[in-house]
Amino acid sequence: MLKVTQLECRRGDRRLFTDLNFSLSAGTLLHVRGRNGSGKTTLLRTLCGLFTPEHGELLWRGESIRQLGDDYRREVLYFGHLNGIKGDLTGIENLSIAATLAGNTISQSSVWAALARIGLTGFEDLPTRMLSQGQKKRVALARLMLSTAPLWILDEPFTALDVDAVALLQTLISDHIAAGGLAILTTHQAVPLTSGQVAHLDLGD
Ligand SMILES: Nc1ncnc2c1ncn2[C@@H]1O[C@H](COP(=O)(O)OP(=O)(O)OP(=O)(O)O)[C@@H](O)[C@H]1O
Repeated sequence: MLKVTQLECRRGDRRLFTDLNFSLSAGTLLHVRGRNGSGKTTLLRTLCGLFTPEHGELLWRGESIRQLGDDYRREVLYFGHLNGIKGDLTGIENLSIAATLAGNTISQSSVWAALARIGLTGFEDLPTRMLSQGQKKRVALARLMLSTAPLWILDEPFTALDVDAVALLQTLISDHIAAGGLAILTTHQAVPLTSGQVAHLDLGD
């Protein structure tokens, strides 16, 4: 589904990686590993089409992601360091808007149910700036339950989560992979999956 060939990325004068090649089929989790500054976030942003590589080709279902443009972006759920949630909006509003922007039609009841499953019952109507760091992250993670995107790109999704939330996120990722989805993630924690294939990519030396 996703094929990367001869990928090279630079930041300023630094070449982060070069001649990176891999392909991922449906039902696979790719765990990108590497020390701080090795280029993991840069790679993930490149795979989303948010950062332009120096060299290389990125194919989604055999077509260039650049040419696919919005058709590709609709297939991707990106979870970056900043969580992508707006502090002035409630959890309900954040999730509803994120779904609309992704082109999904979702019911209000499914949004409430997602927040309940992620452990935020009673916090649905508060502006998210009033939530703790872990609770904000939970709001952002509830997007995974409402998304139909086949490709999840998750940058350090486990950070700031407590044990229960980590377990729930592992379940969500496992279910996504088992259903034939793809996930690419960075984490410094072990990521046991109950189903599907796990591949590893090591950046840096
Ligand atoms: N906007 C930027 N402008 C210039 N250099 C940048 C920029 N963003 C990142 N870099 C540099 O690119 C390198 C790789 O950064 P990146 O965030 O991709 O690493 P990472 O592997 O995700 O690190 P970490 O594990 O600390 O999150 C770093 O040396 C960083 O200083």
